[in-house]
Amino acid sequence: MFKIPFLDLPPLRGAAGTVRLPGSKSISNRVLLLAALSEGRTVVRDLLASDDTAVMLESLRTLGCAVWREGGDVVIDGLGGQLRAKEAKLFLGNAGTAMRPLTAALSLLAATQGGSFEVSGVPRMHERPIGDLVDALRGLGCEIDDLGNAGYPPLRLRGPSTLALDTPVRVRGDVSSQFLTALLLALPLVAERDIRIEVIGELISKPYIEITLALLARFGIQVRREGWAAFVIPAGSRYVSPGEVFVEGDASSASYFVGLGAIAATDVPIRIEGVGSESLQGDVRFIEAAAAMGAEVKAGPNWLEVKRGAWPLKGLTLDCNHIPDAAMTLTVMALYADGPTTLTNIASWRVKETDRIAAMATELRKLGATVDEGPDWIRVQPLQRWQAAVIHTYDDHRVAMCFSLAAFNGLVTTAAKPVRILEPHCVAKTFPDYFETLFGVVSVDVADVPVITIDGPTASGKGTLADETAKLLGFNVLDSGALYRVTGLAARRAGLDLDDGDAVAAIVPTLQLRFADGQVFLGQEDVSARLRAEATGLLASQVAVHPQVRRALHQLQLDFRRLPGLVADGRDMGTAIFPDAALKVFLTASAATRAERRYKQLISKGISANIEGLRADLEARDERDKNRSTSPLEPAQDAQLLDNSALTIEASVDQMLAWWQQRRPF
Ligand SMILES: Nc1ncnc2c1ncn2[C@@H]1O[C@H](COP(=O)(O)OP(=O)(O)O)[C@@H](O)[C@H]1O
Ligand SMILES: Nc1ccn([C@H]2C[C@H](O)[C@@H](COP(=O)(O)OP(=O)(O)O)O2)c(=O)n1
Repeated sequence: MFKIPFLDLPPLRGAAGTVRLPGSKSISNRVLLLAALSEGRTVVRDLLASDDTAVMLESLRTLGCAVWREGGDVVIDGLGGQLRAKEAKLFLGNAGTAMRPLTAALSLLAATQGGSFEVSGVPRMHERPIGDLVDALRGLGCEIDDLGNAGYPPLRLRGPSTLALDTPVRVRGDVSSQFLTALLLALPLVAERDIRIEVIGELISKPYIEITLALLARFGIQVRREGWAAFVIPAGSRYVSPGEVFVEGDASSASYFVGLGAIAATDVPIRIEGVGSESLQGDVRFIEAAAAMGAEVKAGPNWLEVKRGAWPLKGLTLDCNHIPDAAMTLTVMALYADGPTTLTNIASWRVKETDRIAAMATELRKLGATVDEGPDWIRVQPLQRWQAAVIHTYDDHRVAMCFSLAAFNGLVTTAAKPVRILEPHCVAKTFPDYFETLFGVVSVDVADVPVITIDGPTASGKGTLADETAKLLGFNVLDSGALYRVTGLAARRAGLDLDDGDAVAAIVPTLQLRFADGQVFLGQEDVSARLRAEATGLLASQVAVHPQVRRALHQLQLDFRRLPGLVADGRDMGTAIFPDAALKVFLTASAATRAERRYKQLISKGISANIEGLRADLEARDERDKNRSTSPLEPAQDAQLLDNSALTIEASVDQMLAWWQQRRPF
């Protein structure tokens, strides 16, 4: 996951390949609750690992449910409808799929078994209405206290109290279908007689109710229904664990890759594994909308393949009641269409993680788009004159994921623009590795992938500055010195004459190098510590003088230029390897300062050192690096000079980021 303040997406040019979707959020949280209410053990496979499932799991533990992991599975020993904890405070983040059903289940359990439970969330959760559900539960006889604004969390659910189950439970269906889902999931707890639920108003998001009914059936509860107007939970209903449940891939998450295929898979399709024609989730019908916009879609039982069909895409007008979450993706696809796209019946967008109609309209306009909106609709015009934009994401995973598709603007304009996504970690709600997955199936012009170079003498702080800068930008790191160090080490081990450039260069293609989690492996051996030794630095400096060796390592270094960007440190990053780098920094510090830093660094690692010896070594190394004929150590003409002798690491990083920001079009 990119846990950084912003992620810059360079212009993306194409897409192909296979993605495996994380589990569905809606199914995951329903299954967890049903497993917890059931008798017996349930093994949940392919559960979504995300913020919203984490709060549900934590709540179930707090309520006394035994929950543990076995490999990739989550195992739950259900409560069998019996409360083990009678008092608890549950923090549910921004997870509507946890807040609504837990409110219903705990209200009923408190009423029948006694207890007091507080449910709360993040500030936005306290702005998301729950009054219709609370009213329905109070109508049944549940005791619910508003702890904040009436009709919104936080709430206290307490009991015992007497339930009146002989009259139908009435709930509004036109604000959120989650209220009905919550009642359907919870009322079997108290179904000593038939319980009838009547829906007031037009039920929205009906496919989510289908998921609820299908999962209830998996857990032994056969709800009888009268169309979408009334549902009856039969007397004597009991949750029974099915033993094992597989969670489907998230169909709403599929929409970004369906959109991706429609926009950018011109040759090989994007294959999406985890959802397909047999999916329970209504959002799988997003493929019909995408096809109407021109996508070529093939579907198997649990896979989809999507390619570009019509181009530009075709604008459309669509009632999106059946695909409320996935439909957001259409608003960004609409930018690539031949005419306006109008989405209607989307009032529920206004009470989601954020007011999604307002959010999408505001952010689309930042790209230059013309957007109109009403209480329950949005209209987006195709975009010709794209602007580089900073996209605010409102702590809403879907906003972040949708706008990644704006990075393909180079397919419709000559001057392609990057897109900045603020707080990209908000995708953790449903798809923590969304951007990594996206980067795995898109293509770029390598020249569009931004590079920052940091060159300078030994112990000036290049590695430290490169790592810190890369961490803040989410970029990859190239420690080019490590390549020379490995080469020097391998040449020495092979008994080569280090002055024989041809012989040393010849071993480069045979090196089995692997970089993983900041470690360097040569074959099976972790050589990281060995590489950092001063003696290896001297070997590196010796082999680095040979043009043959430098040529042999050239492509290896270029290969590090991958999405979303690269920070490269060394001696010739800005002059020879990445001459087109957007920011080049030449980092220096006085010899005395550098010797002292290296000394402290070695001592702190328990390696004995002598400061005069270190200074002599580093000055010798500086001499050789500066005076060699190929790619000597020198600042690139367009490099920023930074002498950090008197600067802290933080101050140096701040200076880097300030220079970087000056070079960005935002
Ligand atoms: N600006 C700075 N101020 C103080 N110490 C620094 C600074 N930059 C780096 N250091 C320290 O100096 C040592 C050498 O830095 P390093 O990044 O390994 O240098 P290089 O990669 O240039 O050889 C490290 O222990 C690091 O923490
Ligand atoms: N791009 C590079 C990187 C390193 N080298 C050579 C020259 C250096 O003395 C050695 C070791 O580099 P490295 O960056 O690991 O060394 P320091 O951390 O600065 O001590 O490799 C080079 O010639 N070109």
